Amino acid sequence: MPVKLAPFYPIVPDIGWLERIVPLGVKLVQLRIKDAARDDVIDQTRRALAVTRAHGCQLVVNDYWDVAIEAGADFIHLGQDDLETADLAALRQAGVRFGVSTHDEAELAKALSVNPDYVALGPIYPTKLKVMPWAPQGLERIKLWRSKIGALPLVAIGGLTPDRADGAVDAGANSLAVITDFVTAEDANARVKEWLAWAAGRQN
Ligand SMILES: Cc1ncc(COP(=O)(O)OP(=O)(O)O)c(N)n1
Ligand SMILES: Cc1nc(C(=O)O)sc1CCOP(=O)(O)O
Ligand SMILES: [Mg+2]
Repeated sequence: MPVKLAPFYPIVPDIGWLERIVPLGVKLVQLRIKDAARDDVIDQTRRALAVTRAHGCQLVVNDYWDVAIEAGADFIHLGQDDLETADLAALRQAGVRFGVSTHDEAELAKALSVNPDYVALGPIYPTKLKVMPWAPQGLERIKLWRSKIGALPLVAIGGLTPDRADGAVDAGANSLAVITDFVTAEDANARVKEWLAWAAGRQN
């Protein structure tokens, strides 16, 4: 039975952001810490688990698969590089589900070969967050991915905004992963609430 993902999937760079937005009603959140000492990652992840548990929100840890197991997170998000080092059997044994990034058909084949709990496709639109070698995929690629992965949950990521949200879901995405749109908003809480109102109308 495929997992059900909330339509709005915010990604935050640290525990401060997570503690700020989860109480607003977020039901699925990724903690994506870059450039921090391991002890700090462990500490932030433990705190993230406490906050998400208190608010009925699922926690996705990015990259640090062993920290996800140790903390008891719901999911780990793995890029194609992360797949080389993560112990997938240990994740399964611990009940930590995993999602895998894909950007082209070879990566999709690799992802499907490890039976992920979701597949992410990006960047759908241009993103300012990180330099990527892939051109924006566009909505047609979401449709193609949907036709290739059957009922497996599909996460769309990259340059998503509330204006673009219906298009991505109508094309076949189950959940939209978002960073820049709300992190750089003049009123980030208001923007997250706007996304949550949209998600309430798109609950799948
Ligand atoms: C939902 C989601 N999709 C894609 C990514 C990107 O993962 P990755 O390619 O491993 O890159 P980093 O985020 O680790 O820089 C993601 N984190 N989440
Ligand atoms: C971290 C990341 N990974 C991507 C991928 O395509 O794998 S796109 C991306 C950045 C997405 O963030 P924003 O909402 O800020 O554009
Ligand atoms: Mg990664």
